[in-house]
Amino acid sequence: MTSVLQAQALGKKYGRRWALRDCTIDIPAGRVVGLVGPNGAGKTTLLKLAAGQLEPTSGAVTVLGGRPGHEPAQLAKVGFVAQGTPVYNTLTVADHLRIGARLNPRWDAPLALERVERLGLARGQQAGRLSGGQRAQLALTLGLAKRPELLILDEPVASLDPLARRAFLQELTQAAAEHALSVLLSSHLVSDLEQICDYVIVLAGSRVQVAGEVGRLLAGHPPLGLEDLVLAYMDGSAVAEVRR
Ligand SMILES: Nc1ncnc2c1ncn2[C@@H]1O[C@H](COP(=O)(O)OP(=O)(O)OP(=O)(O)O)[C@@H](O)[C@H]1O
Repeated sequence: MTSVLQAQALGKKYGRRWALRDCTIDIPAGRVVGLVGPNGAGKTTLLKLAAGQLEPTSGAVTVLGGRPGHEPAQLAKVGFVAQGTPVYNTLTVADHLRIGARLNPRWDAPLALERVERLGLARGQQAGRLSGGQRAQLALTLGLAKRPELLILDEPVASLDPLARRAFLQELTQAAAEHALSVLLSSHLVSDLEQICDYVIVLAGSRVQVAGEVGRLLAGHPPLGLEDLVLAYMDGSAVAEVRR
């Protein structure tokens, strides 16, 4: 089975403090992977390492068989929507789509146009004058229309209203099924992840507590549901209990 992301004893230190330690995971392609963990657990650090925005302090990470962020072919295959779903405030919605088309060889212009129209984002509007949720939708449109093989999203639905959140998660599932897209996303809302993820990674205290297929994890811990299982792994004191 092809791996979309392999990390071997991956670690990242900021100054003298480890933000991520001894992370060894192997994520199969074609999955929608949920990354969960408490504040400061190292989720953003792991996602930035995978996107090539940070260099490891120790160990190694391979994404789609290559070193993250190191050559144009790699960059084209991996989409990254950073935490806070950033956009360029002084550029218009249309400018964002033009830049997306210029920078991305697999750019899906019809998808981008359909999406901004459906969401009511005026093409002439400066991104800085959109609402927080609309800015997020613009950043998500760029991520989807890039048509990457792997889309990495750091808390992508944090500023969306409940309906928009559900609709976006459905779009992700659909894109994963129809376009052979692998997805790695972090969220604090396990209920959201429960809807769409078939693979989950729990980080706590800078270390991977558990990683694996949702179905297999649930089968190994009856009668716990995903939320209770994830919370138990996030709470160090409960880990011994769930592992028993
Ligand atoms: N640029 C930085 N310089 C120094 N320390 C940092 C930096 N970025 C993150 N850290 C520290 O690394 C640890 C992990 O941070 P990270 O942002 O990866 O956590 P997270 O799981 O994404 O948290 P959250 O859920 O709050 O977004 C934290 O202790 C944080 O304070």
